[in-house]
Amino acid sequence: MSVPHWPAPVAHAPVDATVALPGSKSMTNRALILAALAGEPVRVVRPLRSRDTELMAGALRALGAGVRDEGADWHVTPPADGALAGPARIDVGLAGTVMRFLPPVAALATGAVAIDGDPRARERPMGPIITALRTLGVEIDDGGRAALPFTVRGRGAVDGGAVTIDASGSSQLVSGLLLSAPRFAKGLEVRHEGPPVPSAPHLEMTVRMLREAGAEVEAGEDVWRVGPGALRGGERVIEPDLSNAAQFLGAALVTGGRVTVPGWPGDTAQPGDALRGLLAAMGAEVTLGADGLTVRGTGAFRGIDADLHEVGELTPVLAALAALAEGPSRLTGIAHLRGHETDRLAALVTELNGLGGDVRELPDGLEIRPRPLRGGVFRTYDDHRMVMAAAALGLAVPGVLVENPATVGKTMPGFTDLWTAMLGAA
Ligand SMILES: O=C(O)C1=C[C@@H](OP(=O)(O)O)[C@@H](O)[C@H](O)C1
Ligand SMILES: C=C(OP(=O)(O)O)C(=O)O
Repeated sequence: MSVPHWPAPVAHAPVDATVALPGSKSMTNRALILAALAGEPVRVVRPLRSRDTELMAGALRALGAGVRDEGADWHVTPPADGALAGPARIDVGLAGTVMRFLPPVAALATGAVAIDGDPRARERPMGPIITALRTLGVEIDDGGRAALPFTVRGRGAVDGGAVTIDASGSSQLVSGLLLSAPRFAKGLEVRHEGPPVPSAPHLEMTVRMLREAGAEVEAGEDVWRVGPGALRGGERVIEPDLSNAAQFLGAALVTGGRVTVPGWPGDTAQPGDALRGLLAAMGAEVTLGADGLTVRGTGAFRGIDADLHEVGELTPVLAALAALAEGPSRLTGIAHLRGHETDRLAALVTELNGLGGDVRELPDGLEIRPRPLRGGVFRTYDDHRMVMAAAALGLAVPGVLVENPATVGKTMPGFTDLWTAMLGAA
């Protein structure tokens, strides 16, 4: 059955809104893994409820952890004596966090754990984590593909030790190994060798959340060490998803209005925090105060030259904003986005140019020259952030029809309602 396109609403006046955002995908899925591996129950406070996090909860339940609703929170009970067990079939959907964080957990379980996902999941980089787990003595049947689908045949324990991997394709390859490492008998040293690892804040998030759960972690230049030891229970409070704030805050810039996101943390490892500097560079007035982060349009709307290597997931929305700005932009350091939910560089070039834009793909990014855009269908390639990017464009371009808007449910099922409510407040 074909789903109708979503006509992205035009802003007929400057937005003036306060938008409370759901929890961070990256923090929720880390908290769930660390809780399932802990020695005591954990309450995950204000988790994100979305496709990616429900898939993670389902995967951990399939291995014997209890994950149950307690109001808006999740109460996680690790299996008795930490004894995770298959056999199980795990669906990772298109979630990078599930496909990279779950296999090391499966290695700690007993029995065959078959892991697969959406067709595109089979194309996302997985080889380095499969090789690393094998180096640590874990048996994996991947039919020689070095990709999904594969089966992990865990023995209930992993010795641990040292591995070297090339994580230039995704920081999640390192995070996945580190998150399970406290349960490895000897802990783990992970060393990266290769072109630079992207998404440094996400690695910092992994280190911080491991420490918060009681793990001993040392982080150096391209080397991380996690000591063996029990992870503790208690409460893990999830921050609002700051990357998912991009299009809402961007709306203030596009319309010359004001948007406040309450609960913006003063000290965070989320890459979305970089929006403060990036939107200011594009001309917004940005203030962080007790009521949250407020972005105001000032009338200036400049293009930017930005290296987004550390904050790649902000690219689709920033590219949409750049297409509406007064001057050209260069977004670089993001070659690895070709391995995301879709090839994001190709998708952005195709869809922005399809509306009359002038976007050129660079070896490691995008060059965007603003031009008057026209309405038309904006394809989203099963990529939640393409829906968010299209919504930002639609503020200023009448007739943007967003294909398969439900795909935004990967990280934000309530997106179109929140978006409409923000505009309704204008
Ligand atoms: O660890 C995480 O939670 C994430 C790391 C990043 O992945 P890459 O390093 O593959 O870009 C980011 O893009 C993704 O949305 C979430
Ligand atoms: C790259 C992203 O997701 P994933 O966790 O699937 O890698 C993203 O959310 O932009």
